Amino acid sequence: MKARMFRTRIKFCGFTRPGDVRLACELGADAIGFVFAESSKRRVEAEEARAMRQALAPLVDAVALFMDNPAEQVRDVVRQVRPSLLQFHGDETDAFCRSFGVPYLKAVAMGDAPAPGTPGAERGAIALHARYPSASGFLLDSHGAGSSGGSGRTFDWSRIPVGLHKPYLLAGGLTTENVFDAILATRPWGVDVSSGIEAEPGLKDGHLMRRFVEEVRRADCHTD
Ligand SMILES: O=C(O)c1ccccc1N[C@@H]1O[C@H](COP(=O)(O)O)[C@@H](O)[C@H]1O
Repeated sequence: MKARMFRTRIKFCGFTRPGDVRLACELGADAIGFVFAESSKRRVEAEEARAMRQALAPLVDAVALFMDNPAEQVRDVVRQVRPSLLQFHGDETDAFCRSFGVPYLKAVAMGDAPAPGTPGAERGAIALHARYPSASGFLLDSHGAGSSGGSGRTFDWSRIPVGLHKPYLLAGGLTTENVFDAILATRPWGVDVSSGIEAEPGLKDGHLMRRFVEEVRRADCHTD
């Protein structure tokens, strides 16, 4: 009969406009994501992200998202944007991810069932901890290994690895309609959303951001 003892953290991802960043902070986002993955419709240049970073309120994290970007690009973003967290969606190794001296989240592709022996197949808790010992946590997203995220699709939450002892963020197709149920079903450390708070790719909708935060808070206050 108890409500949760902590609040679910909220990461809003894929910003392209400083005004949206300012509003997201006012509404209660804990982290704001900037996408540097080559294939993304929300991709921004380091200079644009740097301007948006200046719109961040205190105590809100700036997260830089990559997918198999060259090390030189990651270094350039770290130098110009000063993110507090990195997020890697590709086949990056632990050594690569930690080499920038910034804490990182490793995204895990939960969208398909890869062949045994491929990197995506190693999704069990023990394998993930062994493969990414330096990760601050994991981000479980709906894309398949090798494909881009931010698709607005959910994945089968029953496939979340049992026994993860690092914090994890639930991502993939979360919306104002399903985030309440998603939190009660999976009890994540945090939730991450892009498409579900957008009018179109990269353009955030203030009403949807507000409703999303309200739904997360409603889940946190829910008693079983
Ligand atoms: O947002 C993108 O364009 C993107 C590109 C490449 C890898 C990851 C990407 N986004 C991440 O996916 C989650 C979930 O997105 P959605 O809510 O399903 O649209 C998003 O929050 C980013 O972390």
